[in-house]
Amino acid sequence: MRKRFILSIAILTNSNTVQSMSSVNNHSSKSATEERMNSPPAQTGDASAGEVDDDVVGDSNVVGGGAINEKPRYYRPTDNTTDSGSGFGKSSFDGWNPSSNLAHMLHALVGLERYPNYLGRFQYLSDIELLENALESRLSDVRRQRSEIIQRRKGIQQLVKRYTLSMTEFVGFNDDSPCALWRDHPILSPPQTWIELRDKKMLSDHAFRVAHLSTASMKKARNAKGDKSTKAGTSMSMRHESVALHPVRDIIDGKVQIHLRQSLLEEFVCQEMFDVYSFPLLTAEFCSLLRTTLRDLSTLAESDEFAHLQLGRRPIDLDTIGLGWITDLLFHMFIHPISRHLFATTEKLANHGGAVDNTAIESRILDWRQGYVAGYSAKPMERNGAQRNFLVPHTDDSEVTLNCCLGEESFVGGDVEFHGLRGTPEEGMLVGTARRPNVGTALLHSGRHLHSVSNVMSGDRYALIIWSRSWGNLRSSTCPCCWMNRRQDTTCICGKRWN
Ligand SMILES: O=C(O)CCC(=O)C(=O)O
Ligand SMILES: [Fe+2]
Repeated sequence: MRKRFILSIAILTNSNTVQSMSSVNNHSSKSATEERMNSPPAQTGDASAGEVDDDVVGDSNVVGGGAINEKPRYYRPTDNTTDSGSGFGKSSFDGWNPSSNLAHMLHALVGLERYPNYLGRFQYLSDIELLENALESRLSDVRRQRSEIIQRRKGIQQLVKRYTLSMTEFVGFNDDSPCALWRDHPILSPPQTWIELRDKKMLSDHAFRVAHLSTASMKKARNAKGDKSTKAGTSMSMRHESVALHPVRDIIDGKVQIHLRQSLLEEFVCQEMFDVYSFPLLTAEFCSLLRTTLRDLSTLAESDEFAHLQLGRRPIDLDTIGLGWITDLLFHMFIHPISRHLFATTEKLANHGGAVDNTAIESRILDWRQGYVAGYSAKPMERNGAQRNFLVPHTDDSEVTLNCCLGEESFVGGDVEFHGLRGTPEEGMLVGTARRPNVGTALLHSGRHLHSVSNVMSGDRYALIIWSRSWGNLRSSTCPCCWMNRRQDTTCICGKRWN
């Protein structure tokens, strides 16, 4: 039975008591009452686990070997006998080596920020030179990646242009900007209005209704008031009302914020297990179109002209192929407004350490997004657009991740397994499994909830993944280490008291 949940309860759950397996298909999740017994997540001040890069995992014939970002990764709790760091005492007389030791580099950056004559304390000029070399090497990484990205994006745009021109259903375009690539496509062009969005049959009926009703009701309220709002009464209500007056294009562009109605959300979102929610987001037709398009692009990318781009050999980034509007729409319409409620406490997506207050609601808590499609197959080397057959346990570089099943209909395996939130006692333990959801159903979870994808045994599996971050809030007052371990104290070196 599908389980509804009460938003105010959902944000107070704790993984301590949710150890059972859960399935998206049969919705055998814990009841709201069981969840209510739980206390807030553990606050942690102590890192007890980490990701290390030195173990090659999986089949090395597969791009990435099951690893994320083509980088082998293996999650294991730290044990005292293993040196998971690198370089301490390796090259410098006094043990200082910022090139190979990330902690040294971070100390140096903080030192330079905090002390006027930080380097004056160093005994050896050669140690300062080591720092210079380390920083220069990072800078050259940045420059190299930047110019590679420029080249790659240009190449991919050429490829997409070739693809769209080859299609008969819609005519071409005149300018070269990424979003113009799909301008005349009946479905993959960005919608301007609610009617266009509805006619594309992109969102599930339920998702469209939740978003549209939320905004339409605001418009109605505005008309009923005869538009007599005074300046003093602004903030919340004015902002609410203004949303409905704007076309979908303004929402995609982030010019207005959507505030989903809580009563509609409670029917829409289902809690699958601790910290993992699901809702019917996209239609099967849209998923199929996206899948087929990406596979066609990957096939074209195998031709000699485009092979160097390796498109489809890595998860395909929607911005790069000119479909970033899909990411924007889902981010502004669903991820941001839903996350404000669900992750206010566990992910510190509210100000003042947890409570959802009005200030937090009004501020843009998540302000960055990246959307891509990951492809899996039992035989990834033989399938265009499939990169792997499984994915190792990892956390995402995101506050909140959306994972929407794009199908196909018939793959076997490929469950998403959750292994606990970082910084809680459950970290590293299997806390639940989201079995193959319906095509178009999205999971929403904390990026720092360890997760993996089990082996795809047969068929092809595609997932639309959107990572979202909070640069303006969470990440501006938390160092990467506190962030990674979800320490929710105010004494982090990047916190306000130090600035
Ligand atoms: O394919 C999936 O379901 C998960 C992918 C994922 O976790 C990731 O790309 O970070
Ligand atoms: Fe992930």
